[in-house]
Amino acid sequence: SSENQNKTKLKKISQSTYKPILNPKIFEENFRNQVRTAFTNGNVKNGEPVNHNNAVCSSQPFPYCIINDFLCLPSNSTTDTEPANSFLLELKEQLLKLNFNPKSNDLYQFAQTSELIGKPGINGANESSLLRHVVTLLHHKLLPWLRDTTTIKLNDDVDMFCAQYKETDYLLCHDDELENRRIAYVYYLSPDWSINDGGALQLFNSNQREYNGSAIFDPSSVIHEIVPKFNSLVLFEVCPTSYHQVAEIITSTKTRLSLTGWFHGPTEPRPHPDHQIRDQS
Ligand SMILES: O=C(O)CCC(=O)C(=O)O
Ligand SMILES: [Fe+2]
Repeated sequence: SSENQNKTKLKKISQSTYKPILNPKIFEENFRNQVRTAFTNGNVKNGEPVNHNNAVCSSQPFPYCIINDFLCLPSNSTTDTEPANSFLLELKEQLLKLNFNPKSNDLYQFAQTSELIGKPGINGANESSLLRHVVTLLHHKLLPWLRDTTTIKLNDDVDMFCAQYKETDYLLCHDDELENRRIAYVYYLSPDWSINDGGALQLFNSNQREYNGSAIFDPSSVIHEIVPKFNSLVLFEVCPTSYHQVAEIITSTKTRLSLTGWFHGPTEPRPHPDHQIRDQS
């Protein structure tokens, strides 16, 4: 039966040879140094994005980094790593079976699951064996890499949502600032996404002003656009200037699918005079 075939396929994919790992390129010292500079010194080549081995990082307009081919299959040769496409396409199918809640108001319109980590039995990573593997990679490989590379203090809390954006969906400008969120991640799972499909992750410049004696920042204009490329991971520091948005989806034939969430750690209380905080429930 097709159900049996499905089971056989899943079993095969979940054997160790088929399980993807983080792209080994991110562990190269050169790349780590670029990311560290972008996240700590606040200036990489005067803010020009630095390209290194299929990854881009910059401190402008705020510290961020894009890792293309984020997951790949381990291979015998250290220079040649295959993309983990069959795993990722199967993961995508498992994610699409989760329960998505439509979310909409004047700031956004898209659909999202409930929190996927740490709530077994509700919706969670438990429902997808492949997602469980990805969550393990985030906890055991990416989190230590982030601690080491960015020097940002992070605790063990990672949360995750799966989001779907279809034609006309969008998420307007916001900064992600909520207590304890330190680094945002977005992992894209829509094959063949192009700039013409809409849905770019747009990063804003900001202007500083005084408010009750402290400096606060307002978004001004989009200065960088990130195409949500299949199997790419975007990381950025959540900070008073981390203004970003998801441009409206233009394509009627594709769904923009992503796994998104935050690495947590201690944050300073900050003034928030007129920012609306989006509820994540
Ligand atoms: O999907 C993206 O590119 C960004 C999503 C985002 O900013 C959020 O969910 O807070
Ligand atoms: Fe965001």
